[in-house]
Amino acid sequence: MTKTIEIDVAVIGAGTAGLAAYRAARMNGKSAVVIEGGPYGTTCARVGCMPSKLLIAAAEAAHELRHTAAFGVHVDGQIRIDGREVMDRVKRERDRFVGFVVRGVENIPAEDKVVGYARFVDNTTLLVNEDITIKASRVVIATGSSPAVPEAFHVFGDRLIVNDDVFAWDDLPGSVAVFGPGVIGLELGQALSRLGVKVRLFGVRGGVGPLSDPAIRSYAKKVFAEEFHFDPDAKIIKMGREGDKACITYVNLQGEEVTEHFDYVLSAAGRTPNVGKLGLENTGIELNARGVPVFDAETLQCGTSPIFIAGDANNVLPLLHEAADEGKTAGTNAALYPHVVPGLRRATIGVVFSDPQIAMVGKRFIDLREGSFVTGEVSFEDQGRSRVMLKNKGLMHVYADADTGMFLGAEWIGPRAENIAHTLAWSLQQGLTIGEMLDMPFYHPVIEEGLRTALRDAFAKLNA
Ligand SMILES: Cc1cc2nc3c(=O)[nH]c(=O)nc-3n(C[C@H](O)[C@H](O)[C@H](O)COP(=O)(O)OP(=O)(O)OC[C@H]3O[C@@H](n4cnc5c(N)ncnc54)[C@H](O)[C@@H]3O)c2cc1C
Ligand SMILES: NC(=O)c1ccc[n+]([C@@H]2O[C@H](COP(=O)([O-])OP(=O)(O)OC[C@H]3O[C@@H](n4cnc5c(N)ncnc54)[C@H](O)[C@@H]3O)[C@@H](O)[C@H]2O)c1
Repeated sequence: MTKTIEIDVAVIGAGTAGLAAYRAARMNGKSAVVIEGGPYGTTCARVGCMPSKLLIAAAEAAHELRHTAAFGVHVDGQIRIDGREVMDRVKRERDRFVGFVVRGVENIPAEDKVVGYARFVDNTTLLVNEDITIKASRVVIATGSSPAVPEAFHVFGDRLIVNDDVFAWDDLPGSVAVFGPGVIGLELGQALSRLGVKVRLFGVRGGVGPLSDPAIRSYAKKVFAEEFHFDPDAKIIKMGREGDKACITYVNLQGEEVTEHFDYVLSAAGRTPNVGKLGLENTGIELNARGVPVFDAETLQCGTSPIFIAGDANNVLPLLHEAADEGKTAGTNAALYPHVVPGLRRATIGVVFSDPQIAMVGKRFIDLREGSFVTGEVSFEDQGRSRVMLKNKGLMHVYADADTGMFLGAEWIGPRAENIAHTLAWSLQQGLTIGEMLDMPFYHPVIEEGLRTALRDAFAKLNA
């Protein structure tokens, strides 16, 4: 039997963006439903931000234990990593975080929740699971993204996995080949290696995380390659399956051809927005070359239509806090439609939870026009506090507008980058110049004194 629901706002996807959109629509006095096809709990809590950071925390504990001798502190006896206990904590704590989200969903009235996969019949009509028709005067697309798995990797059969599968493990495997030295590959690859898993990390075209500054990228490549097999420009000769193992022949960093067997191959080669099966061809909205709706970055409206798109689905800034902000903007504008307003856009910030951490704030090097900016630099190798703590690996570039002295952005790898990134993002959002940033306090001895060195270098170049 088919059912029809008439509603002001329909939100597709109960992830971070979708839940924020639903709440914003309700707050603005509209009736709304949120449609979810998969499990409740959000990508971030179930298979993203939180379980990955839990795995990294275990890896950091193991790494710290192995590196105490330089301080004269010796761990006598064996360091034993119990893979089952590691995964048990990852999953237990992950389930706790998921539980918070699920409880939030339980508080949404039953009549506002629709279970099933939605697709467009036209701009304002959705069909869910072929048996529920939703007539909504406005729609928010908040369908998230999924791992993009290159076709060639399917030769590995059931040895091929994505991030979701890692967080379902009961025990750590013996070996994993990771394809993709982006954010996910770096975080998970390094963590698994530190937990005693044999890891080989292969990339294409030399990319390292999100870095676009060639000097920082090559420093980062050197640092990671010192720790485990890390080749962002790998030469893979053969990929296949032998028995229950994946088999890969590649050229190692010494130029030798080697063949190795792996328990798993983790594809971390990027993510694709979940828009392909939405029936967008039935709407009047314009799509870009990748099939993603063309939308206004400030209002999240698709053209002049009553359709809005938020979070990973729009493929611009696939990060948790951006999904939450965008969801709120999209839900608010769906409620206000046709009188849409710009939503909050914060200074851009990105952090990779590798060790050393990688961070990006504001404009990326690749987005800057040659001759229009100066670069301030600091190496963390001789930076006081970093050396004290033996965390003295890192290189930072800060960019400043050559005419106005305004801080534009930064890319770096180094200790406690997650904290420094916030200082820089807040400075950027306040529109500070390099001189104004140098007028701020720097305690002694802290890692931020390294940032001050980079800012002073930029200041000197601005005034040369
Ligand atoms: C391993 C990993 C680590 C990460 N770490 C971080 C981090 O440390 N920090 C950070 O900021 N970000 C991190 N991210 C990114 C972050 O998780 C995402 O940016 C964020 O979760 C996106 O939220 P969303 O609401 O857009 O999508 P989601 O939370 O994925 O929600 C989309 C929902 O839509 C549903 N859906 C899809 N299609 C339909 C349909 N047709 N009908 C009904 N429902 C549908 C899906 O089932 C899903 O529940 C990480 C991501 C991964 C994968
Ligand atoms: N700490 C965080 O905030 C965090 C953590 C994880 C994920 N995320 C989000 O998730 C998004 C997706 O992460 P991701 O790591 O999947 O994507 P990504 O775009 O960061 O990295 C993909 C990498 O795979 C490489 N690649 C592509 N095809 C390949 C192939 N055939 N063989 C080998 N390498 C190949 C690319 O060159 C790139 O280096 C990120 O952009 C980020 O926004 C954020």
